[in-house]
Amino acid sequence: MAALENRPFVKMNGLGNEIVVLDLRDAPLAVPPEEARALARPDVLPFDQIMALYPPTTEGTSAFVRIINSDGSESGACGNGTRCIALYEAGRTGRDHLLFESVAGLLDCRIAGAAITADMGVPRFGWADIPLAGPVADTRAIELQAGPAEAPVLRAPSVVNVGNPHAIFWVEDIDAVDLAHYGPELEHHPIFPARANISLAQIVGADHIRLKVWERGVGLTRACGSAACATAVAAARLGLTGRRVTVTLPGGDLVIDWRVSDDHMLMTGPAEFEFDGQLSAAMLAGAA
Ligand SMILES: N[C@H](CCC[C@H](N)C(=O)O)C(=O)O
Repeated sequence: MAALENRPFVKMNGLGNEIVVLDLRDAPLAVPPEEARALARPDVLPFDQIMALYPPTTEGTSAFVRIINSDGSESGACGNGTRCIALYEAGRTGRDHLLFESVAGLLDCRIAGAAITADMGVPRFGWADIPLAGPVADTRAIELQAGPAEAPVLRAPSVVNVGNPHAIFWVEDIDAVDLAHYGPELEHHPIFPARANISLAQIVGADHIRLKVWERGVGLTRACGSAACATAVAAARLGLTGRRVTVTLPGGDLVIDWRVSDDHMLMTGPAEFEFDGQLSAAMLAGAA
């Protein structure tokens, strides 16, 4: 019998980033990667991330969350999924201020009407924090390129870790580059020993960025909250924008505020319930 058989699930999304919430607090068990991959099949329960909730280990927090990509790998951060679990837990408890733990630290979430704000913590810029394969003095622009060697299409990305690794390539027009083409080789480039989420970013103005993301362990998604945070701080570090920006993704807008007082990244955007149900043997069958 599949480990997850008969477990209830809630399908949600954050700006079209497809999220499955598995509340495992009553009877915790690890999500087998092969069962995650089986569920993610297009005709079963396609998702970008599973947000699996476990019993809290710190007083005052609602749950310890583990984040699983559709390829079964684990991530330290998921901005859109964090807003989803905040809305889920608010629905259960009636509270509008929720705290979660994750491998990357504490996630403080506040709900104000349709706007959910998650404190995504402090970004890290050291080469070993990203991580990169070797020392790099300035992570605002690293030596990496894609496309023909003599005429690279993408070059000199900024890199940052916001609980997960991100590389951001600055381009004139995000629609003029085929991210699905370059995403896989960049995600798996040996310079990124833990792989990386790959973004194309277009500066629209000092307070506005357009963004497309090739997610590690997933592929192209409608939105990626952690990439929006990573891009906002990388743009501010380069002086391309201020510290508060609207990030427009294919699925919609997020507002990122890189707070001056403590360098925390506050991400504000919506989340949505879609439907719920129970995982069946058939959904988990053929797991490989
Ligand atoms: N969708 C997520 C990002 C998942 C990150 C994951 N693809 C990884 O780092 O492995 C977000 O909204 O932040």
